[in-house]
Amino acid sequence: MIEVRDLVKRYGDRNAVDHLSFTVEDGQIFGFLGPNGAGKTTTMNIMTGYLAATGGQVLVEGHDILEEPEAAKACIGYLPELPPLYPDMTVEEYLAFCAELKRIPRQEQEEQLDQVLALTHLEEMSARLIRNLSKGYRQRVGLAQAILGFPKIIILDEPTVGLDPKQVVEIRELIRHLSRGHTVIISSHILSEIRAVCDRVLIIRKGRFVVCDTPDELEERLSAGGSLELTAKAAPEQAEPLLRSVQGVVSCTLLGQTADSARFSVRTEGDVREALFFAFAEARCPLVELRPRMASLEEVFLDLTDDDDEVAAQAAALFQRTEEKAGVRK
Ligand SMILES: Nc1ncnc2c1ncn2[C@@H]1O[C@H](COP(=O)(O)OP(=O)(O)OP(=O)(O)O)[C@@H](O)[C@H]1O
Repeated sequence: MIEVRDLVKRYGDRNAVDHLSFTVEDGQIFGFLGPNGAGKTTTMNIMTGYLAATGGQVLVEGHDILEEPEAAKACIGYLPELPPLYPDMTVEEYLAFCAELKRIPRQEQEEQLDQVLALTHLEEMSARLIRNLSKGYRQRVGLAQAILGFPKIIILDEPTVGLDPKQVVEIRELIRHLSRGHTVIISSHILSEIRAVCDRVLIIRKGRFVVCDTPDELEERLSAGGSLELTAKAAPEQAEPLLRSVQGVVSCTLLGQTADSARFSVRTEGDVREALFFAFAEARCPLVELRPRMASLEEVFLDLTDDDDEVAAQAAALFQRTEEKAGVRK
């Protein structure tokens, strides 16, 4: 288990991580999701003891990463965003070197190397120089060193960045396989990536906690907040202020337009269909289509992590209310 408590990392007057708290339970595949610059790498570097925090605490299996770094680090295998590979070593030489660094007992090293090479499907590449490997294979070497020693917790920072679709699928399968005996934490700025493999998702924005739940729960709770799709016989410039004037409309996005109509996706709080009907009728803009729709997790994520503080705050407030209504505990 990893517990992150009130973590802060400040660079100058800027908080890269801003009072972040969360817990990763044993056996989970835990997704750490946020747009570029949200603070994922910084948090992971602190969790793995590569970077000191400005404030807060990280407990790895009960060991404080600052006070008992050796005990804490022994529980973790880490694949950083840019794994420090040595291009002039062969795969096997590099992994043997990592096994030494990890102080794996000599008599266990050979067997572990074989196991790790098999798990990452690197057996045929073991005698190759790392410099001659493709990006996908290099990533596997990075993964192999993270797995060596079979630590309880494996942390992977953007493990599929730069890989082709086939390699992405292979790495995902490997992550699923690993999760059978380990806790896996993966960071990504791509929602579909996280959704495909994770049991639980933490969304962060500007270094702060936004939400944490299962992907299905996130989707369900958000869709309960209400979302509509509507088409009005009006120009977008006329329809948008009308939409925004209706109480309960949280946000709206233009989906498309023709010569005489505009189609919007509208996020709402509560049922606003009647109010919309009358607002558009009074303005003599016929509503030609109005239907509820489920918010996709992608939309939820984009709204919650929008660069505009107001949009993100509105989405978070809506989420909070939905959460209260559903009686969901954090
Ligand atoms: N050494 C540093 N000095 C100053 N600012 C930094 C440093 N490292 C990171 N930052 C800033 O801290 C914030 C968080 O960066 P971080 O790399 O943790 O984000 P991220 O979520 O991992 O983003 P990405 O997906 O792009 O890797 C960013 O605004 C970044 O510019």
